Amino acid sequence: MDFLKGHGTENDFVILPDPAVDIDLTPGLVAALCDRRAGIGADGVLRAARAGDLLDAGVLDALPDGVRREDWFMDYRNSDGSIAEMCGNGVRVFAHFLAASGLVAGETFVVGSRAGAKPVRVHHADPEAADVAVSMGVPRVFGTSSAGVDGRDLAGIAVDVGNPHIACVVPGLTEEALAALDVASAPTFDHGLFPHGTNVEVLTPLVDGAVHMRVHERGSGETRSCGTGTVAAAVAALRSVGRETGAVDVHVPGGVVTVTVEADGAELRGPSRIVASGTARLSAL
Ligand SMILES: N[C@@H](CCC[C@H](N)C(=O)O)C(=O)O
Repeated sequence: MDFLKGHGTENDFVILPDPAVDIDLTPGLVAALCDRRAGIGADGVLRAARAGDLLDAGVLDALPDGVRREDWFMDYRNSDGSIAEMCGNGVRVFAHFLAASGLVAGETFVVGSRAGAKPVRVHHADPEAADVAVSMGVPRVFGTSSAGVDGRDLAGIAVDVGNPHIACVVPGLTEEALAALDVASAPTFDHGLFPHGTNVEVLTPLVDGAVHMRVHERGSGETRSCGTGTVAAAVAALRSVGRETGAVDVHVPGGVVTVTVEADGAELRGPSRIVASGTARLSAL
């Protein structure tokens, strides 16, 4: 099985080009591919096929909002094999893959996701590196809540970015104190508000248009970046200073992305790298 390996600010993915939808992408296969010792290693898998072909193969029940049959569709899976509605860094890396492989023409096109059509602009792409912006839609704040992280109860806002998040701005938290927190252990959260689980972001207060963030992702554990999480974090950071819109540089352990929140939607922009391609030996996984 052919694969590529890429990352967006070190949120890393196995990319599986599967235009004929031949791969039986079971949770077990996804987990085996993502295993960092016995597999290729990644936070998630991005299967690439056209939306119409995934529909015909029964992978999708229906075409999500705005997605056309001919659109390339990011069939995203977390490293534990679970399916998530959306992955912001995944879309950036997926768009890089499409552009670098010549599967799309032009710098603007749509990537299909379970959370709907995501317009992208590829500002630059060569086979190894790209700079990609994704229109993420309007983040929906649906409550206030708290998350238990490293023995602390952190207040946050619940944000739907296609997938669920609780983004916690911690007053007085320094970059150093954030780095020392245990974000790897599974955080606690309100299962009533988040019946399907949630991603949890912890961030420093907004200073000079920037925050520092760490994340524990549903289905993947702590990762070095989460694109949808950075959007939720930017919304929380702006709200914490009484604003609804603005641009925020979100520093994550794997780099920095820029999130611009406007009344009509948020944009996520940042780098992508494709670092390898090869053949996975399924019988050895
Ligand atoms: N890393 C992603 C988010 C992936 C999905 C998430 N773990 C979930 O289950 O919702 C991103 O860049 O947004």
